[in-house]
Amino acid sequence: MNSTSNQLLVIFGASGDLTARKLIPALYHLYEGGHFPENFVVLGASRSNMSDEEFRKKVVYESPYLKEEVKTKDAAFIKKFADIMYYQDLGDDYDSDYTDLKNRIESLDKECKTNGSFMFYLSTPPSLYEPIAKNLSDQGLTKGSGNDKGFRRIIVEKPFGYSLETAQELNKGLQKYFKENQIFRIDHYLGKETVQNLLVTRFSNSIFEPLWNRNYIHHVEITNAETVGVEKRGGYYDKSGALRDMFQSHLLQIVSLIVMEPPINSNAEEIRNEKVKALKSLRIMRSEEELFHNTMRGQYVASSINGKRVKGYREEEGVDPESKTETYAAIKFFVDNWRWKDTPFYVRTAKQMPTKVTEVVIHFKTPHHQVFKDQDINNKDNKLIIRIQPDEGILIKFGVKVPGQGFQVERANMDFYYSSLSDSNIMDAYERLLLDAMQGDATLYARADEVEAAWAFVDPILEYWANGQDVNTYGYPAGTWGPKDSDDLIEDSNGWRNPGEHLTDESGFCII
Ligand SMILES: NC(=O)C1=CN([C@@H]2O[C@H](COP(=O)(O)OP(=O)(O)OC[C@H]3O[C@@H](n4cnc5c(N)ncnc54)[C@H](OP(=O)(O)O)[C@@H]3O)[C@@H](O)[C@H]2O)C=CC1
Ligand SMILES: O=C1O[C@H](COP(=O)(O)O)[C@@H](O)[C@H](O)[C@H]1O
Repeated sequence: MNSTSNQLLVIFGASGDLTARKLIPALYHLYEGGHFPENFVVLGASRSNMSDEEFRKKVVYESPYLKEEVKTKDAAFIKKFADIMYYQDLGDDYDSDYTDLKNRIESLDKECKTNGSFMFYLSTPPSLYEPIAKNLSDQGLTKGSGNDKGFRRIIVEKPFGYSLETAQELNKGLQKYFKENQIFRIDHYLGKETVQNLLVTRFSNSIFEPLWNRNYIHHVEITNAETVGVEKRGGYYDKSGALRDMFQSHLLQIVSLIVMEPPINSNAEEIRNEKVKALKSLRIMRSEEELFHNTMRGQYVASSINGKRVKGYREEEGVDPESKTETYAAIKFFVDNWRWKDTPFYVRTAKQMPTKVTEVVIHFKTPHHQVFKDQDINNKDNKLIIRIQPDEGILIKFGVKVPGQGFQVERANMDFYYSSLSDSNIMDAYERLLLDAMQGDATLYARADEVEAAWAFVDPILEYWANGQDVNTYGYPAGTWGPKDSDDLIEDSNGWRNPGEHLTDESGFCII
């Protein structure tokens, strides 16, 4: 296990939602699990005016996200955690003089013996990433000694860019002030235990890898479904949409782990080299015809679930009432390499679906000679289903004989649940990622070229959806499995695998 050296974590945007909802609870759980080094300090920084005590109150004592912990744990234990939190007001904007911040960092470093090791977490609007990096550099805060005593690292939140061009600009902007090995680009899906398990399932077993190619796999299907709508993030989401928000980042990361070749070893660079190669081998769709046949976007419309009216996307706060932004995106694509040639990949992501689920389904080819004639033709292929969330686990579907005369074949399940492991305490993604960054391990962070390769694939789809001819946005009632026509995209007689029930009786067909 890696060790965590003494350090000071500066969180920019410390008055915001992500800090309170994800970062501080993740830090609390690391503290509770005994993962902090001897000396560890958190310095929150943003424009809001707060004292250290007010910051502690906001993110610990009165935080709705640590309510249970504060209520049930020993008060001295909570105080010890809260006491590592400090706060620095940045003045009117993030572009002003950082001398006060620098002085505060240096005095805390001295007082708390954090060895000149600083990690900067940028939990602000993305437009501030580069200005903050520049200001840190102007104050001489970006160059440490490079080793455990005196490192400098920067973590940046998503979204990383809005297109290939903006992602490239952002990479260049950050790399002016930090070396690539100091930059940690968060993709919280990589922090999920079951996403990491894709690597272990593939590369620690000899039973899957020989079959993991075009000769045995018919197609690959990935679903990411959420039951929530855009909640309070309508303003951000309407400019982003499902393709930028989920597909470009989280889903293409999952794709890269399915597609990649075995790395030489489990070092960050070796794994990331293979992931980049995988992303670069996705066939970029360029013609309108390809884009028309292989992509589909949809938007949830008002419906009624259990007698309760659910808002349509265009009624959400911050959303343009005539918005065409997709809350559903489904893409079919191919991977141009030796392993995957002509094997279709189908990936979809959506909000306001009947159930929350993220899963990868590997559909194996049917046996080339049918010995048992009365095998149900719709259900004869083997499937490997990797459940990323919830009910994390792996399910294999295979044929067994129905007891009795003849050879009737039925599908049986071999089902593994993570929760059945004796030590099944799954770390939250932010917890895992923060701990890795604290230890300088970038394996689960996206590298510059990875992010750019993902944007290169997505850009033409975005361009087509924005300006192409005959591009429809299909409506689907909130609480259903997406536009009715979405099954036409997938060449499986059963359509998409919908692991749950439709919640409404409403039809999913309309063009909006
Ligand atoms: N919240 C979430 O669930 C997720 C968030 N993210 C990303 O994390 C980052 C932070 O998100 P989140 O905490 O939700 O955002 P918030 O708007 O809640 O917080 C951002 C913080 O940045 C500061 N800020 C500085 N300048 C501005 C500005 N011009 N406009 C708005 N805020 C400003 C604000 O603090 P002050 O005014 O005090 O300076 C605010 O507290 C974003 O990049 C977001 O995309 C990613 C995934 C999920
Ligand atoms: O990054 C994001 O992820 C969440 C979904 O995350 P999950 O861990 O709950 O699957 C999504 O709701 C949000 O729109 C997106 O920005």
